[in-house]
Amino acid sequence: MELPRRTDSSGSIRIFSNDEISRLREQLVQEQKVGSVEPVIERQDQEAVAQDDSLSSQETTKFIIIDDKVYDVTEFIHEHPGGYKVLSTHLGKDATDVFHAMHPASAYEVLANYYAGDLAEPSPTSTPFAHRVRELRDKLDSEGYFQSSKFFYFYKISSNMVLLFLALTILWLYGEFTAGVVTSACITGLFWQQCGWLAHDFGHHQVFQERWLNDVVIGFLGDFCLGFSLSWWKNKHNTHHAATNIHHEDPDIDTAPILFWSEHASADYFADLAEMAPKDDPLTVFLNKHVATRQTWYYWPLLSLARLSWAHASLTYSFTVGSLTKSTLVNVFERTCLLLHWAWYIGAIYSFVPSLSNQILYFFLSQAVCGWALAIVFALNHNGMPIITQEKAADMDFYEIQIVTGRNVKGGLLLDWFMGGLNYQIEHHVFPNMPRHHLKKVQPMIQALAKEYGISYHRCGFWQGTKEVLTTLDYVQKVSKKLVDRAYDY
Ligand code: HEM
Repeated sequence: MELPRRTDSSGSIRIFSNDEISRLREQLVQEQKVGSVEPVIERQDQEAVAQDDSLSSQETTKFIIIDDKVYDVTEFIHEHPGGYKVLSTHLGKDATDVFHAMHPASAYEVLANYYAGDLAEPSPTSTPFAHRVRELRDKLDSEGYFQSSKFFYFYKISSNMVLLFLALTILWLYGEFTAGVVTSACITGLFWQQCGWLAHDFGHHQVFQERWLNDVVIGFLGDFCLGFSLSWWKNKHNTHHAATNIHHEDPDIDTAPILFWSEHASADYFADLAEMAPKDDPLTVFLNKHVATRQTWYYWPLLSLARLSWAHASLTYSFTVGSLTKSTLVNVFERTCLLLHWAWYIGAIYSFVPSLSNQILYFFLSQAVCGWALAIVFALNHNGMPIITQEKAADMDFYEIQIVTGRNVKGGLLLDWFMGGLNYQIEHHVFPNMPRHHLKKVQPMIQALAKEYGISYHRCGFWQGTKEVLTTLDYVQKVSKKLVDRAYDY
């Protein structure tokens, strides 16, 4: 799509030289290093910026590049309907493909308001490979690959609701027997997991063109049925998509000190330990020496707590931060759906399960099954795949990052169901708003393109993928152990 341009009063278009882009970028890097919320601008830079009224002179210029045009988002970033966090992953960078991947046509009109000028030279991350993926995207779009089958989603939602009906009926009829409680808890856990995958598709606007319609369905499936906040999820998950497996940027791998997914994460955490060690209290010493260096031991039990932790984060986010769009209506809708979730869930346990021990069993087992079922899939999607430093990511195009950091999982219909279509993780990341029922057909096209350009494309079985995840945890815990030993035994 040809993006509209604005000119200044003399009718000329501002051209940004490489030096100017580097200078603006350096300011942004400095601001991020200081971690300042308030802008950091050197006096001479302020003057330089003030001379140009097409760029904001109030604070460090926050800009992004799309299709070789520069956009000043200094003020807009606080109003961005997708939230501050996701946009901040691309400040000072080329955001062409991530922008095209995540926005409907209406966003292009908004974009025009922030046009500041053109690049003097084409962006280096607009590689021949990126051009080929863009061509493929346009072709698939014209062939209807971005249109969803409403029948497919109707079938998926209704068949999933049957699971809830089954779980509650079993609890109602056999809630006094432990076997009934166990069966019902397992089905509830799987029902939630499937709600998660469905809410995910609506969250990426795969199903409807209208954002509000997708949001209403997420309110039902995500907030009411599953207990996860749509705004919390979008903020975290969209940032993960924008900066997949990028160290310091992707929230999904930012799990230290509970789990370390790379030597970078381990080094960040343990590198300063040598200076701090003498001052450490006995509990910290114990945790560092005996817990953080044994992550493979507690990995599986830990996953059972994942759902509880995300449900807690959802409530906290919704009731403190609130809706991404800052809309009061969305806030009320979301908070009501979340509270109703806990009402029906606790109400069902209380009404159908007479004994306290079985009530506790149902609660923890349903939480654990859902935690495992979600987290196993998340781990297969990206863990144990390359983690990229910010410096390296700056030289890679968006599509290349999406391909090298994702893992596709081979399998049949059961796996498709269990993984909610995320077994085509790579294709999902290249085209996040493509409905999941098209991904299987697109998979060989992306694989062939990756092969043509020598880009690593990984596809393996379920057990092989799980083994790779565990091997990575093991490798990183050995790195952690070396750093910890060095700190305490010197
Ligand atoms: C000047 C630049 C940008 C403009 C004008 C802009 C504009 C918008 C608009 C209008 C929407 C709402 C779309 C809708 O109603 O469905 C939106 C949503 C979104 N934007 Fe941007 N955007 C910009 C940059 C970015 C960048 C660089 C990223 C990613 C790195 C991003 C990620 C998102 C995401 C993930 C959403 C969806 C949020 C949701 O589903 O609730 N945006 N943006």
